[in-house]
Amino acid sequence: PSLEQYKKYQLTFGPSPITHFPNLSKALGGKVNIYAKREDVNSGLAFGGNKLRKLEYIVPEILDGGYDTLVSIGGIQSNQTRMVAAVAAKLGLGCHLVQENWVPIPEQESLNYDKVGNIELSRIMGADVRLNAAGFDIGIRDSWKDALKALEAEGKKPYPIPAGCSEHKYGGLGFVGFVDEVLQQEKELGVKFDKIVVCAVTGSTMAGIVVGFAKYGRHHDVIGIDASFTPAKTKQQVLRIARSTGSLVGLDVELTLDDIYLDERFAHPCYGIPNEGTIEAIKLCGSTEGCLTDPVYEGKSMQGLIYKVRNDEFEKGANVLYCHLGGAPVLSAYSSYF
Ligand SMILES: Cc1ncc(COP(=O)(O)O)c(CNC2(C(=O)O)CC2)c1O
Repeated sequence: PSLEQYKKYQLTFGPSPITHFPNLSKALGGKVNIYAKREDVNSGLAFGGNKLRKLEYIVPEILDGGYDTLVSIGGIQSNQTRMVAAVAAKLGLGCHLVQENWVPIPEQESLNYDKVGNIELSRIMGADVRLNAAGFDIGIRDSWKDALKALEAEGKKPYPIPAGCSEHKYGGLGFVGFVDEVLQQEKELGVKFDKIVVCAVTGSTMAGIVVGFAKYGRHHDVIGIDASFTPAKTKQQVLRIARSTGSLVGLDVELTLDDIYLDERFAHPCYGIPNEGTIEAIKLCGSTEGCLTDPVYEGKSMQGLIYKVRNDEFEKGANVLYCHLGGAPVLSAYSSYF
């Protein structure tokens, strides 16, 4: 089996660009060369992001199966649900979003947090947005299962898309293809990336990247930065998805937990709340490269990248590829931090 045998529905512009970050590299002492693969600008659908790349391998089953309503789940400011809303709009399907209380909303954000950013965009795109009091967990949720049952009771044919698309059987395929693009772009750029830095929460982004690089024996160069603050669960989920994705594409490498490197140092104080280093990282990347990252996900992986460079955790002169997975639309829900 190989990736090519799976049907794909184009939601992105095609290969996402890799941009060089010379100013950020210089600001960090010129010790490494930082590049970024830009899933944050990978599509014209609602500001893009990593979930669209995953959904490209999920949409064919939705269309072939005659489903009429997409059902997904996330926190109040989820990027996942925003991208599912955009895909539903584009495909002319209904959309029912369960948005749970995954983040302890800061007092100074409480008036705005469920009105701006991603949830505002989902409402504009016509999704039926349902707030739910349940707290954070990357696993399968009762609220989501109840929504599916209710829609079936109404005679709808709902299609379930789990958090981050990650527990979906095809959830890892998109990022196997991501690696094929990187290998092609290495040839075009004349650069070989020594390390790849990627944020992980529900895990299928990192899982797909590990599988893609494992085909070339380079999976130990993949560094996950945990943003879930439940790293043991995320690490297990990355491994489980990597193994199942590997079997879908005929990977002949037996992956173990030792093959999943997940850095737990930057997720504090909890999922969805930035720490001081996160805010500094967002400002440094923004002010040196005009590139925006967010306090929930990419700001923490950018923080991890910056910390590792400053502490000489990369070889001198290394080419480091930062995976920018999107997320900037959430910034308006965190204005008090800036
Ligand atoms: C911008 C951004 N960057 C990284 C990630 C982490 O990706 P994984 O969930 O595949 O590990 C998300 C996910 N977001 C979730 C969401 O509900 O938006 C699935 C958690 C993300 O949105």
